[in-house]
Amino acid sequence: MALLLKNAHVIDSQVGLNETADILIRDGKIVEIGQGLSLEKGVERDLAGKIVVPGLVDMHVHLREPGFEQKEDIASGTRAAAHGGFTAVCAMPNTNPVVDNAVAVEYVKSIASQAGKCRVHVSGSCSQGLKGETLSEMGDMAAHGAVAFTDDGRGIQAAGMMRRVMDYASQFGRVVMSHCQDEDLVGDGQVNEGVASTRLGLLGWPAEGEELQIARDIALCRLTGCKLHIQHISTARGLDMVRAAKAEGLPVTCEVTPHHLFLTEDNIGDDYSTALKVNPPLRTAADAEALIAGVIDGTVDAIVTDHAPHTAWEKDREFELAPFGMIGLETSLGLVITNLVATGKISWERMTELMGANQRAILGVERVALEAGSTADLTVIDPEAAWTVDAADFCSKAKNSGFIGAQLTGRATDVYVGGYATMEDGKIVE
Ligand SMILES: NC(=O)N[C@@H](CC(=O)O)C(=O)O
Ligand SMILES: [Zn+2]
Ligand SMILES: [Zn+2]
Repeated sequence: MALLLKNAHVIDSQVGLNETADILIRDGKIVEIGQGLSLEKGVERDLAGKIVVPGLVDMHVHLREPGFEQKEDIASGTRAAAHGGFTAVCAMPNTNPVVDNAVAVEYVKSIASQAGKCRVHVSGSCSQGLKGETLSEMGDMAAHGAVAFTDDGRGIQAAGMMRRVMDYASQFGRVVMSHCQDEDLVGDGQVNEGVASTRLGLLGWPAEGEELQIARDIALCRLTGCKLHIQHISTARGLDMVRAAKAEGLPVTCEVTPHHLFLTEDNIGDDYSTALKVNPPLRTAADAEALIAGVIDGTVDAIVTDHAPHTAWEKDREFELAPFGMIGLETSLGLVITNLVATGKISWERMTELMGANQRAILGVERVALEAGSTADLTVIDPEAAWTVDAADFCSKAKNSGFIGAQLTGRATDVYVGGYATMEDGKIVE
């Protein structure tokens, strides 16, 4: 199958591209990028006015299958991913059963290959059942394609256990992705400790509950040499620690979510909206500002959604009883374009790094670039499209977004995975 994308504005910092060009694709690969290309037989599309970038990646997504299909499943979660412009996601292992062995890895891979609308990289847990006690079958999972290890949803409480996790993962060259949360300190914390917890009369989830584990894990990175990735970083001081670790030359990376960048504890109002209950909690405006500064100066490696779908009935409860998490796949790109690119805070090139190239490098998966020979995973963006976030438009089963009603400019219109369209003109291809 041959496909010719004409007159696109191609942007990819990996190969120094930022110009109008045509892209010729054959058998799932980019054959040529250049001016005035033509095609004898095949499909031709005119993308004048659109931007084409290497396919976007979201390395922190909860697809909920197996076990929590009432919230999301691999079919619906990957449709949401394609709808948001992503060509690949990394699935978190906090399913039921937990992905802590090779059979579970193979299960997710096989459902994804049948039902998936994007690539699904699988992460395995660090500990059996996410209990933080016994190592998971990391070697077996790595052999079956697990790209990373994480106990996401929980912090690993014992430093000695975390050390063993990192010693072990490094033998397989895999990154350990850390959800930093000291349970003894955080307890039943609901919202950021300080002004928000006082104003709302809810138990506080202190910044230190996250920062203690960031500090500890950086120390363990120094001790073990294992690649460390800090998940959903949310505080200014936590980010400073990552900045210092990088300056020291340690193999430490980190990610932020759109909700920690563009929402703060001040957004939780008198309605106690449970859509804004996330883990780690929304922090202060100063923290959000520091995270944006980190996105700009390169301390932040990746923007991920931590897409955490929950049913309406689970979220429609008292704040203390509702589960933590918000969805994000279908709003992330629009939020980033509107708040960071259109405002001139970051370039389009930097966006492609934060939402693509850097994430592939952290996960150690195949590079995708706008160059001949690369796999044709591409995201097509209409930078001018003005739209309002409406839950009725979501492909996700869940509606627990903190951005309903937001007015955004810019969204993905078409997505190609291995040269095949998974979304065309904003519609999922069946
Ligand atoms: N982030 C969340 O608030 N929730 C996540 C767990 C996690 O990412 O820690 C979930 O699985 O629902
Ligand atoms: Zn987490
Ligand atoms: Zn998560």
